[in-house]
Amino acid sequence: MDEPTVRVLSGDDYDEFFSVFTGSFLDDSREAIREPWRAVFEPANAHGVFDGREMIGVAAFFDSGITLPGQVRTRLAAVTAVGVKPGHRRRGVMRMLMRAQLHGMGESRSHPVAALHATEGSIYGRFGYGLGTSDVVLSIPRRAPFLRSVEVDQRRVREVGEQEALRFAHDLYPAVAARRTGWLARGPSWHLRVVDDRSAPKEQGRMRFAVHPDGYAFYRPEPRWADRGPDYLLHVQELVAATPQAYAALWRYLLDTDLVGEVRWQRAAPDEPVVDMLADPRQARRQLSDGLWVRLIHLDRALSERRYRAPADVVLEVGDDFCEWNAGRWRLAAGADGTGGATRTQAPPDIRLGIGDLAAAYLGGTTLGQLHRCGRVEELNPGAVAVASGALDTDHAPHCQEPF
Ligand SMILES: CC(=O)SCCNC(=O)CCNC(=O)[C@H](O)C(C)(C)COP(=O)(O)OP(=O)(O)OC[C@H]1O[C@@H](n2cnc3c(N)ncnc32)[C@H](O)[C@@H]1OP(=O)(O)O
Repeated sequence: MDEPTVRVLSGDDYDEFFSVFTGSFLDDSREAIREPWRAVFEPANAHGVFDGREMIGVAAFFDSGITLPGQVRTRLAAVTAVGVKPGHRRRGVMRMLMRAQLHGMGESRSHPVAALHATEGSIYGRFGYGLGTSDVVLSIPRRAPFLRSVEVDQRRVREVGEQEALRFAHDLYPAVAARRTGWLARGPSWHLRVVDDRSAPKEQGRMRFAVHPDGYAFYRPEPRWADRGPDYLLHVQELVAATPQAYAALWRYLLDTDLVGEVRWQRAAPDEPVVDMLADPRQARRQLSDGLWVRLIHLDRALSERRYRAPADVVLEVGDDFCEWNAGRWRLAAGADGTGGATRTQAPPDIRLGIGDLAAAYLGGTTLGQLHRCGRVEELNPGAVAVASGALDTDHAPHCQEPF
């Protein structure tokens, strides 16, 4: 066999790209999204690896934005559709794709940051990704009461059709997303990822759209019957609220829906406020899992784009084998006004860490202190980790509820 080759794709490659992608996931239901995705395919952001003329591996990203600590936004490469045909695996095809993709972004300086949702937690660390946010599978039983002190906006929650819901979400989402670290900017294809039913699990009904004047919830019911009566599972897909009172109203609406036994949100935030609204917080079951994996493409650019919670002046010695332009010593300096960034230095290092560890701390979801305690981050100057950790910390858990 000749050595495989890698190249950027063109529009004509779409069908083969899609077949390799869905084939690698062993998920035939995705065939249903072949046509809608054709219109939003960005070939210039997709790579394929070829064995002769046969496409054997793919990786893509779409151009997006993400809210960073300090309520600022940066450009994000939202990486998706990474797959290698069964039969061609463990021969370095994905490594070729990751190199082409990350080095392409590095050379063009197009995106300071990339992020993805991983199928398996052990894949992406070797490419310099760090676990930047966590998701929680949150389950709350029907009618679970709130504390009396919780203010619920009494204006009505209405069920509306998809088109009205999409228009409403389109108007409301940006202002809320701008305040929430980890939330994505939305381009024209967002509804395909968030509300398209075509590849939803068969046991779930179609998407429903509940709208309040200051928020909305998209959900799917799963009919279930138990000995004592209805015990439906209500799956939340997305919940967005501009005020705490609207948030409470939407949760009350979901929890009080007739026939429902349990409301479950597969991708809730680790610090979801509804848990603290409950009269008995033990009623909420929470299972933690990994959320966004984050990659700093150019660490100096990425670090200058976010804001900092406390002043800092520390020298980091960063290891990065995969995007070697990031490797070396950087002075991370942040001022009392929250601005900051990293510049090259020859000064002795205070902290030694890998690029993936810095990426994990970038959105504030993982602290450098945590990574120090487990032995991944080395403190060369006593107290330096606490200073850097305090600067990178955020006041709410970063989170991304959007699938991509
Ligand atoms: C954002 C997303 O789309 S996430 C989706 C990822 N895709 C999938 O899970 C679909 C099913 N799986 C696949 O298509 C393939 O197995 C892939 C894409 C995960 C890996 O492709 P391969 O070509 O086999 O990977 P490749 O041979 O380049 O391996 C690169 C490294 O990753 C490691 N690796 C590859 N797959 C896995 C895995 N599933 N779990 C753990 N490590 C893995 C390899 O051991 C290798 O490690 P090394 O460099 O330290 O020796």
